[in-house]
Amino acid sequence: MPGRPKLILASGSPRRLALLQQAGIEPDKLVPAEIDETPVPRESPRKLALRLARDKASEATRRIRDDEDWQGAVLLAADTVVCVGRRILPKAETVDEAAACIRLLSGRSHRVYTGLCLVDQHERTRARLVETRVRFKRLGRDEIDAYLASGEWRGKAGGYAIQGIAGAFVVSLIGSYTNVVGLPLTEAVGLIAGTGYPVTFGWINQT
Ligand SMILES: Cc1cn([C@H]2C[C@H](O)[C@@H](COP(=O)(O)OP(=O)(O)OP(=O)(O)O)O2)c(=O)[nH]c1=O
Repeated sequence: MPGRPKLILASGSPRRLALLQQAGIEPDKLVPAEIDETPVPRESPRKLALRLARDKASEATRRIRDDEDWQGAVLLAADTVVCVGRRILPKAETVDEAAACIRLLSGRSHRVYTGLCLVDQHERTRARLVETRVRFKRLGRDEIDAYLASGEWRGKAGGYAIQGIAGAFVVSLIGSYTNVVGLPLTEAVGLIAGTGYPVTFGWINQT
């Protein structure tokens, strides 16, 4: 469409890209941000998710600012944090981390926060925080072992992916499902639409 702003997704997450595409929005460019995601001492999960979304947005903007792709573009970044109370669960990279997460989540409620940060054509930023409450059934040892063997937890906040096998662990969910997968679509599409980007354009003739 002529004249529409370009959309840059500051993410290397295939889930975030797939969610945007599901909503009929095709980013023009992917610029994954590389930042330190370590929480600062006593940082709350909400503050962490928002801070990391802002950090990802500013790091990606800094890298792309001198490219011609940045002219008239808008950029979106996100960060997802899973927590039990104030305890922040890691993005599981080892089976031991994933095992600790899954054992903790078994039979309990937890919260998932995604921070969103949008940088518009004038380099103004807008941020949102979205919360979802998820309850897991109590998991047996065999289920936990089989889940760990599946490897689906790798690179996922809280050591699980609701869009896979772990969807069968969820007894209840209050709030946005897409938030748990990594990009709350209502809020992300709203932020993008607020820049003048024609979000409904991609809906025409979608099957
Ligand atoms: C809880 C949960 C998380 N996740 C994923 C979403 C995110 O990709 C990841 C959380 O890590 P993030 O640091 O939010 O994102 P990322 O490093 O994967 O990608 P990028 O920073 O480049 O955008 O966990 C799921 O896919 N399903 C789930 O159910």
